[in-house]
Amino acid sequence: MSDLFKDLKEKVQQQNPKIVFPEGTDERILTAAARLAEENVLKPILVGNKEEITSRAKEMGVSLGDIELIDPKHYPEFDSLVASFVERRKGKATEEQARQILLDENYFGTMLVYTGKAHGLVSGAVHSTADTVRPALQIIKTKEGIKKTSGAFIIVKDEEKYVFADCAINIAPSSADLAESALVSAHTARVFGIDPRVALLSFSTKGSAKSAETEKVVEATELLSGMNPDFPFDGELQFDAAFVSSVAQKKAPSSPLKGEANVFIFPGLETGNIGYKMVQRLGGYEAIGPILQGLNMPVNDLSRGCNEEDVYKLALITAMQAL
Ligand SMILES: CC(C)(COP(=O)(O)OP(=O)(O)OC[C@H]1O[C@@H](n2cnc3c(N)ncnc32)[C@H](O)[C@@H]1OP(=O)(O)O)[C@@H](O)C(=O)NCCC(=O)NCCS
Ligand SMILES: CC(=O)OP(=O)(O)O
Repeated sequence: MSDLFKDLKEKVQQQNPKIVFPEGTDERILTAAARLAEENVLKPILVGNKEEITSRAKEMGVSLGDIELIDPKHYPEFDSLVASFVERRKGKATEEQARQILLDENYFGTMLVYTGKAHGLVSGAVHSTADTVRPALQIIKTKEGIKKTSGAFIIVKDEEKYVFADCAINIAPSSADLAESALVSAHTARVFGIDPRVALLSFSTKGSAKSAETEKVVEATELLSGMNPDFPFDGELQFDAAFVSSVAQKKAPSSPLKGEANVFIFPGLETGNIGYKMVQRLGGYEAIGPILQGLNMPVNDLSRGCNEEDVYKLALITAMQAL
């Protein structure tokens, strides 16, 4: 395990927060949760049918120890969760609708976080991103001053670390969305010990092509500049001009990044999602996330292609966000 996750583990262990896993019967979730509990790193809560969870764990030879299991159908405080949900949705759901909605494990788990019964949530090993994050967008919502949440990945190989965003949420971000995402991603980078150098990516470097797409990134860079960020940034840049010094010298000689960017803001979800998966699957980097940036409480998504180690590490990150 890299120093990043060793440090995270030490920090989290001291507080032992409660993290809810709505996909309690999934093999990868069960194994990671059992490991986190056994190592006393955090207290997992597994959501689902208790018999199904225990028999699945038995089949896999996983010991659940004293891990808390909650079945929404038999949760003694279900009525109180329903009332809180109706209140939070302010006229957007009736009590009858809320009773139905909260049987969905992601809505249920998110309400456990919202009502303080858990400190964070990790889901998405089975569910699509849309189904995983929608409850958080509706219930947890973004922090004051942040308009849109975005999904960042921590890209790691040995001691090399980068932040990629948005790879998960906003399908066609505006220039304002990109500027906000750049600012928030720089903050995320600092949390993970990265001194941010932020590149707003495009298929064009400094006007080498001109189109509505490139203009959007130019505008985003100007908007970011107007926010007076306290880190170096530049755009619009192709990935090589942002990452390879010799290419930066040719394509963007006056770029403050000098080809040494470590936070990469993608111009849209197509590039962001495809890009991170290529780096992960072709480049052999670990991609942990998507970490939902800018929410009031930690709720994080997984890729359905995740493995047990990804679940373990995203849970550590979630627990750290809850401290
Ligand atoms: C994120 C996503 C699910 C939201 O879509 P949606 O549910 O149709 O969103 P809606 O426009 O109906 O909004 C639902 C709620 O979420 C909020 N919301 C939507 N996008 C948001 C964002 N980026 N940040 C914060 N809140 C957001 C809305 O304000 C709304 O809140 P309200 O109900 O309290 O008014 C959608 O943009 C999506 O599918 N994104 C791509 C996900 C994906 O497949 N990624 C690739 C794999 S990682
Ligand atoms: C993050 C992501 O791409 O999720 P999935 O692979 O589940 O669509």
